[in-house]
Amino acid sequence: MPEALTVRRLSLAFSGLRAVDDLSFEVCEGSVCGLIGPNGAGKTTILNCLTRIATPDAGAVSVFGEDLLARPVHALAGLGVMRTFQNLELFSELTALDNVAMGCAAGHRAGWAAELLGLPAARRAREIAYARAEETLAALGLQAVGDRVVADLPFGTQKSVELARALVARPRLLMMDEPAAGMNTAESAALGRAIRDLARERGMTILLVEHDMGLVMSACDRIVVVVQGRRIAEGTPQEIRADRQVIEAYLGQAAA
Ligand SMILES: Nc1ncnc2c1ncn2[C@@H]1O[C@H](COP(=O)(O)OP(=O)(O)OP(=O)(O)O)[C@@H](O)[C@H]1O
Repeated sequence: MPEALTVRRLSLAFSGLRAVDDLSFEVCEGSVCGLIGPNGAGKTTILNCLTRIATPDAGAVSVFGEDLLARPVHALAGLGVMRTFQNLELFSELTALDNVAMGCAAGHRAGWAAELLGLPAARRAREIAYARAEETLAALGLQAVGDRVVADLPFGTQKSVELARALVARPRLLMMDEPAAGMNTAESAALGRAIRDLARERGMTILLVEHDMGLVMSACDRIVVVVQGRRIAEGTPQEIRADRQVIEAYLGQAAA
């Protein structure tokens, strides 16, 4: 499979602290890649570099053959790149359906002027956005919560709504930052199945940052392990589970 994401010699320091240190890895199209490591290893900073929230000091990133760092932040959606956040970035006073519909690119296509004037094109775009939002919620088993205000939902369900909002834009590359945090075992297992299905059935490429090792080991095709911003191992879940350095640096404590 061709590479969906290629990271080459990426580095970023915060006042001397090397949060990302000469990091290279690649993710094949249609696969699920886990990015794991202890607290403070640099995982979120890596995602921030890959989504243009942070600017690396050095290195190159290409997404589907395009030089990502040469693109403005607002061009990421056009490249098919979406991200979910460790701390929820939902509008908590709006319903789940409203939040998901907002993630739909089709909803913005009519433009703000048409929206303000209530033109038919804007109404049509809105209808498409809401129909897709309903479909996406249903695909994640969330149809029952569409009309609920997000603030009233359990945290694990809010995380799934955030995933739905990313999926409604139909990304080709989805980066997820700790999607299972706050989920119970059943929710996390369902999330693992959903992630696998997205890759297998829709050909989506997924980069998964997660501490839930059950989810990582069951959902990922390959795993990259970072410690202090550096890659210490890369391989299949079986290889990573058996890697002495990974066990010493991370899995020992993750399993504890
Ligand atoms: N904006 C910032 N300014 C200064 N230091 C930062 C900043 N963001 C992150 N760091 C530091 O960079 C290092 C990597 O942090 P990061 O949040 O990327 O780790 P992480 O692997 O995502 O951790 P966790 O698993 O706890 O979420 C940490 O030492 C952190 O304190």
